[in-house]
Amino acid sequence: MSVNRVERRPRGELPRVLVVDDEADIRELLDLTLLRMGLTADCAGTVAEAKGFLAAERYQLCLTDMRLPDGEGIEIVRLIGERYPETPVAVITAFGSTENAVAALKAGAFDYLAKPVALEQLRGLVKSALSLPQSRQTLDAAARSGNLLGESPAITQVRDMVGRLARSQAPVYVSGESGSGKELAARLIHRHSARSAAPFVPVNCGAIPENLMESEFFGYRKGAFTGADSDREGFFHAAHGGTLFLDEVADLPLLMQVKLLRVIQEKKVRRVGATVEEPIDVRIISATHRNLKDCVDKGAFREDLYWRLNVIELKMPPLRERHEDIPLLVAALVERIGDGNPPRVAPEALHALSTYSFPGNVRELENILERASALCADALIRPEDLHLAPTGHCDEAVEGGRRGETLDQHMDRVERQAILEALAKTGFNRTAAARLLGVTFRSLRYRIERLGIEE
Ligand SMILES: Nc1ncnc2c1ncn2[C@@H]1O[C@H](COP(=O)(O)OP(=O)(O)OP(=O)(O)O)[C@@H](O)[C@H]1O
Repeated sequence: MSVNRVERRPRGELPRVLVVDDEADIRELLDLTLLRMGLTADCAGTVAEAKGFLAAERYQLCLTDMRLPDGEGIEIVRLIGERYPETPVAVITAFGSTENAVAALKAGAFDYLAKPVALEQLRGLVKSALSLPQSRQTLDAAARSGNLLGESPAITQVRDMVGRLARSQAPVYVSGESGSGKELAARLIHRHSARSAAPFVPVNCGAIPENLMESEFFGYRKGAFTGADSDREGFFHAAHGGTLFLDEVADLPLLMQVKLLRVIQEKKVRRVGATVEEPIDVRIISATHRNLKDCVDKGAFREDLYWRLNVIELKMPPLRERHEDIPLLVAALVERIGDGNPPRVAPEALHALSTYSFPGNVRELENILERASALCADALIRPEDLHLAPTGHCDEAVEGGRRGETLDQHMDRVERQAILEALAKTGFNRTAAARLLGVTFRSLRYRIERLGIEE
């Protein structure tokens, strides 16, 4: 097969795919497979030819090899990202070249295929790419309706990134403080991705007892252990075709991290008690409020798994860095809480919220408003209804320092602030706050009493 423009077939409204590969037999294989799927393909053998096709046509998908005679496939990925962002592009990488695949995903590739190309995988990839919504414009509106609210530059950037990530199959690591919207962002990525018809399965990795982890994640066969009286599917099976959201991923024990890495690499799962592995197609989005890189440095998280999960990082900004969004969030949350009959918010209360540091982020704002709505008089939320932790104000937090107090007073103030922040973060749940602070429940209770903290 020659690789010039003459090769283009006449086509009606068939979806078009641009194939870029310098090997004639691979071009032919791809061309034929796409034709059988009811698609039409243009084939290019070089970066220059691909550029020519792209300038002349709109494509529903581009499949490109990574090594081309006059350049790298990644150039095409970048060019498409800049000039033709509606076209998903997938790269074909040499066998075992994970780094290339990761580089392409980071540069904006939708997905990758490893050589030798497995036709089943190719068909799956093509179907996913063609089921993507054609316009990215729709996502911003959709993200707003999905409640990722805010007009600040920081949250606008997050929405934009969510839009781009929804058009990719890359693993995403969502970082950010507790309550900053990590799960909300992960749900949005899934909802606007080619996987949206399949389930989004959220898993709190910190909440599963260690001895049950393997069977919960991978399922088990009847008779695998006492009590296994029938076959059961795990989280991976439940998320097949969809997205598995690994929340608090830093809490996974090391042994489980090894098993997870294997599943991600092999794209296969073996149930507990089974002899064969089953192929599994799952996109992984992970998150933790901790600094995952720190966990790697301390040896608590495997570096190889870290790089597998953190192909692209989405950073959720803390609420205190986007104070301008508070009025909008307050209005939307009060409306939701009030369910048709929302209380009003006094300007002084809004001012108090606008200068508060929100250690528990949007979740804390929700809790504060829910409590205030229930307790306020005359359906008007006043500053005293908010019960803001007094030391949680920004100016005070920034000021820090000793201010002429004795060492004991200083220590008490620091302790008090840490406790108040932990209580606020956990919606005043003492057990959870104690866990967050790394002290026992009894120790926390004693400190609360000693410092005269009122909840
Ligand atoms: N930008 C936002 N607009 C509206 N609501 C938001 C926004 N961000 C977060 N929320 C709301 O705040 C709450 C906490 O969000 P979410 O559970 O996504 O946070 P998280 O970062 O995953 O928390 P954690 O670290 O504790 O798991 C949810 O009820 C969510 O709907």
